Amino acid sequence: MGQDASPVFSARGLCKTYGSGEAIVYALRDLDLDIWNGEFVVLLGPSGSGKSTLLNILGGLDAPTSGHASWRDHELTGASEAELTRYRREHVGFVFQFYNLIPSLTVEENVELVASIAENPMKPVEALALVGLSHRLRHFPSQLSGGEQQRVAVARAIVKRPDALLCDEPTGALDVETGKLVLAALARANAELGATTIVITHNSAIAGMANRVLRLGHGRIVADERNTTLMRPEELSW
Ligand SMILES: Nc1ncnc2c1ncn2[C@@H]1O[C@H](COP(=O)(O)OP(=O)(O)OP(=O)(O)O)[C@@H](O)[C@H]1O
Repeated sequence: MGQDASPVFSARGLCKTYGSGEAIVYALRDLDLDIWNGEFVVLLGPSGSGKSTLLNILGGLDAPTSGHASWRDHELTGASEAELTRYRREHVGFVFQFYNLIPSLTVEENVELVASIAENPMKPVEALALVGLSHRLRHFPSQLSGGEQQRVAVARAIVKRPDALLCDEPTGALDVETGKLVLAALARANAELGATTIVITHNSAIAGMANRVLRLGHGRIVADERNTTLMRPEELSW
């Protein structure tokens, strides 16, 4: 893991509220955070604690109500829609709980779609090899298991060689063994591409494979811990 002098993601006084007056909901409350290059961060916390809101702001999908968030020397807060679109396209790979593959395209074509608009992509077959799916290139999503479809989604996220890989409940819909294969694909992308990786999960067992574990509670970071020994995804149990 690299430790540059400055963080890749930085947040200061981040607040996100919905509604107003007595009905106001605080999704994030005055949150400060630094994430360093190449880290594999697991973000834990109860439902409603602000995990997705934080990830979406760091990924340029959402804007805070107040405070600042930046990626390297790019201020994300206050950036125009066009700037955020470019930031997402050039620098960020997303993986969500549901895979959102295009059913009428093959596995390879789904990944090619993103490669075709990226600046310096790897070949789709390389990305699919990284997630262990070299043998399913010509299949359609409906011919794959949920875990295989999620690994296609990981390949689609990494084919552009993103600087950051942001994952919201990537194993939420999967059984244990399949979930571990997806986690192994994420760990490999983090190690081999150096993509700074943030994974939201409700499953605290996954924290064992992270360099760093952040816990959110009521819109704040309530614990920030580093693991000295890392478990491999296949060693995790839940
Ligand atoms: N569009 C919205 N309108 C109103 N309230 C919202 C909206 N989006 C999020 N919230 C509220 O903000 C808070 C934080 O939501 P967020 O989705 O970030 O939590 P989370 O920790 O990711 O939850 P979960 O684990 O259930 O996905 C919650 O109380 C949620 O109800």
